[in-house]
Amino acid sequence: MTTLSAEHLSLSYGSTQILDDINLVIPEGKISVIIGSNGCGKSTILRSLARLLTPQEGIVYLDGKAIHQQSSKEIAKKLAILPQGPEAPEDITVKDLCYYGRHPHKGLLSRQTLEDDAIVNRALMATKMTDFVDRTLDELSGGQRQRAWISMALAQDTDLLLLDEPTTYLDLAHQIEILELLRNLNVTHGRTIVMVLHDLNQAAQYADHLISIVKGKIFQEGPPEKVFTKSMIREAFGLDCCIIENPVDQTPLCIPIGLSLS
Ligand SMILES: Nc1ncnc2c1ncn2[C@@H]1O[C@H](COP(=O)(O)OP(=O)(O)OP(=O)(O)O)[C@@H](O)[C@H]1O
Repeated sequence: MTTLSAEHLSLSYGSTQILDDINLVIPEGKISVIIGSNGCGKSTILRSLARLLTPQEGIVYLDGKAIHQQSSKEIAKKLAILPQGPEAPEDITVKDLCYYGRHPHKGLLSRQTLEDDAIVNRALMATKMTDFVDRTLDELSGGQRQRAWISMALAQDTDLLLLDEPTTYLDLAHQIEILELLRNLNVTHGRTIVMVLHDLNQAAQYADHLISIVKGKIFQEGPPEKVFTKSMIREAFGLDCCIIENPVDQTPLCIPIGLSLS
């Protein structure tokens, strides 16, 4: 199991403070979901946890060791991240993109092994992308492209999976499919998952640990039953709502009433 935590992360762009003393311990083997309003710093936290960004202050620890003291390859064997709007050459095929996920596990001159093939196939099957392996990214719909990127992250075969809005571009059925896939990876394979989600009810349904961000600070964190409250949603989103029990799985369900006036 790979551990991930952050101590006293602060990050500013110019004079604008984006992260303000973030302290986090990601629960091992659980699904953590980061929620908060647009621009509150969710992606910045996720990118900092994966060392795609270096905060001016504070330290991220991956497996107990400062992440900035680890090589990119060392990090990529333990942690995969799907950032928002990932980029790759448009003419790369789905299959090549997926094999790219195997790179951290390979030596400079080593070839693809049967194990690589099996892991890539498993990733493509999990995301239902097997029919698209020879298509290039620019020949895919937004949702298919998103699933291709998720396949690549899965092919990296890491204990930790960080995903920034993985359900973007997906219709509701495909959103549920991806969330169920991630839950399955978590439950069956013990993967630790940290994701940013905009759909609050999906966040409450899929999170073991919910992290609510307000203006670059952790406002509240804990199990959804504790954190997912009217007052948290008013504070974090400026939204008045009712919270009822989801009749399907008894998780808290937010029914928006309107923008909060206070
Ligand atoms: N490179 C940059 N230079 C200056 N400001 C930036 C830069 N990147 C992000 N920001 C600002 O930092 C703040 C936090 O951005 P971030 O992407 O972390 O927010 P977010 O909570 O993920 O938002 P969203 O829900 O809209 O995706 C925003 O105000 C954004 O404009």
